[in-house]
Amino acid sequence: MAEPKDMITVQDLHLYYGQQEALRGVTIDFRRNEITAVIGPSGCGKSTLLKTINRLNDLVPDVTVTGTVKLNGQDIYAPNMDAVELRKEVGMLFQQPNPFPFSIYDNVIYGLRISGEKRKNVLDEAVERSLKAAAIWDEVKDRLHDNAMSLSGGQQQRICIARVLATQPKVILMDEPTSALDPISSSEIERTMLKLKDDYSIVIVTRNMQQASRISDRTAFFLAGELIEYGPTRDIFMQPQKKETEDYISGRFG
Ligand SMILES: Nc1ncnc2c1ncn2[C@@H]1O[C@H](COP(=O)(O)OP(=O)(O)OP(=O)(O)O)[C@@H](O)[C@H]1O
Repeated sequence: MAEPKDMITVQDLHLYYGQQEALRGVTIDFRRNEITAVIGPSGCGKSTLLKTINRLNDLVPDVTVTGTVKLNGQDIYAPNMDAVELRKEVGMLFQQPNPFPFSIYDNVIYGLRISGEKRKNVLDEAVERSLKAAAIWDEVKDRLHDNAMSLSGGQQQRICIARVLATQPKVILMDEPTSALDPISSSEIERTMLKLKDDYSIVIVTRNMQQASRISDRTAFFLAGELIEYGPTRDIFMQPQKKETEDYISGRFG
C-alpha cells in the first residue's frame, strides 16, 4: 500500500489542561521530508501541539485530548499504541540541550540500550551513523568516551540530535532548539536540519521569524490555541491572507 502523503495528520484536536482549553479544534497535516515551522505568540499552544504528537502530554496530570492524531496513517491515541514505542518514532529536541551526564557514546546509544540492544558492532555502527547525520562526528570521533557535558552548548544540542536519530525515528519535533545557542551554533543546527529533511519529517517551534523563513517549507501560525493560517512559508511571510498573521509577522504584536 502506498504511504500517505502526509506524515502526520491532526484532525479537530482539542486539548484541555483541567478546564483550560489550550488547543481549540486544530486540523493540520505535516508533510514527509519537509520542515514545518510552528509560530505564534507566547501561550498560543505551540509546545502543547508538539507534545500531543509524541504523547508527552500523557505525563501531565488532568489533561484531556479529543480528536485524532495519525502518524503515517496510524492513530497514535489508539488503545493499542505504546507511547514508549511511539516516542522512538517521534523524537524530540528541547530548547535547552539535555545530554545525560554520561559519555558521548553512551548518550547516543541510550535509546537502543533501553530497547535491549547489546551487540557492540550494532551500537558502534549506530553511534557513527547518528553522529555523522547530526554533523558532529568529525568533532567528537576521537573523544567518544568523554563526558557529553564537557561539550559546548551547540555541540551538546547536536549530540541530542544524534541521540534522537539513533532510534531511527520518522519525525523529529524541535521546540525552540536554537534559542539557547549562540548565532554560530544556531546556524550549524539549521544546516544540520536542512540535511536531515532528506530522511526525516521535522516540525519546529520557533520564535525566530528569520529562522522560520530561512529553513521551513511550510509555516503554521497559531493564536490562542487556534490555527489561523497555514501554507508554504513564502506565502505566509510574503502574502499572508489573514490580518492576524500579517500583524504578527510584521511585529505588531507577540
Ligand atoms: N502543564 C501545563 N499545565 C497547565 N497549563 C499549561 C501547561 N502547559 C501549558 N499550559 C497552558 O497552555 C497554554 C499553551 O501553552 P504552550 O506552552 O503550549 O504555549 P506556547 O505557544 O508554546 O508558549 P511559549 O512560546 O511561551 O512557550 C498556555 O496558556 C499555558 O499556560
